[in-house]
Amino acid sequence: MSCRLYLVTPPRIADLARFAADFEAALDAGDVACAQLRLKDRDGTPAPDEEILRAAAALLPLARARETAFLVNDRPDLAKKAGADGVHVGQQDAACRDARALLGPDAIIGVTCHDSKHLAMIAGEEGADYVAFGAFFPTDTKEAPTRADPALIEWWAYATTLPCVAIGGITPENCGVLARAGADYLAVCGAVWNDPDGPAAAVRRFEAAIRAAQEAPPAGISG
Ligand SMILES: Cc1ncc(COP(=O)(O)OP(=O)(O)O)c(N)n1
Ligand SMILES: Cc1ncsc1CCOP(=O)(O)O
Ligand SMILES: [Mg+2]
Repeated sequence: MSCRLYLVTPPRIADLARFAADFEAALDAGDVACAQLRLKDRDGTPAPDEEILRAAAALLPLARARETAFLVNDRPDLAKKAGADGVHVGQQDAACRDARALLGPDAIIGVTCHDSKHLAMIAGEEGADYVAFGAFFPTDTKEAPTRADPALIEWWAYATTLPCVAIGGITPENCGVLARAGADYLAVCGAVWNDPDGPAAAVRRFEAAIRAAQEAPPAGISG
């Protein structure tokens, strides 16, 4: 059982050079499996394509140098243009099959499945590399349409072999239940970029919390 971090960028990046330094610090602070470029306001308004491509050009090499996969949110076409490792698509975005057709067999494609086993099964059948469930906790980053229960992760991890990502309001304080439930990845945004001690400190706290959760004896066993 191992649970790894998946960083989602802040909704907007005002100063790319400054953010690149924060991004590097976060990646260097621990085991970050994946980074997703997601430039999108809480209400869903996306940044212009040029801004996304400019950010990808600055951040992708930093991720590559650390063997962190770099995905673009929503847009297989921009993922291809940017030379990213893949794309994350939601239920209102491009279909997984179309993203696969555009990006090829080696691309990483993740699909939002909200709180639905059914959507996750379909994503698996369509060739997704991971499914994402959420939101698990209240979040300011997105007007998330569904709340998911950690029991869904537990069921998914027991019943299938397809990796799953948990997302939504995850912090070092509340992530233990998701790591214990069997989430393969914890996708985190606000708790890293808004940490008053900086993103590197946040990543270190997440790592410690994940380790502690995974080392804890299963519920019901004491002594
Ligand atoms: C890892 C991960 N999980 C879920 C989402 C949400 O995708 P979506 O439902 O398409 O919403 P937007 O992020 O596009 O607003 C995600 N981006 N990443
Ligand atoms: C993109 C997304 N999809 C569901 S919740 C969410 C926001 C994740 O950000 P945070 O970790 O700040 O809650
Ligand atoms: Mg989307």
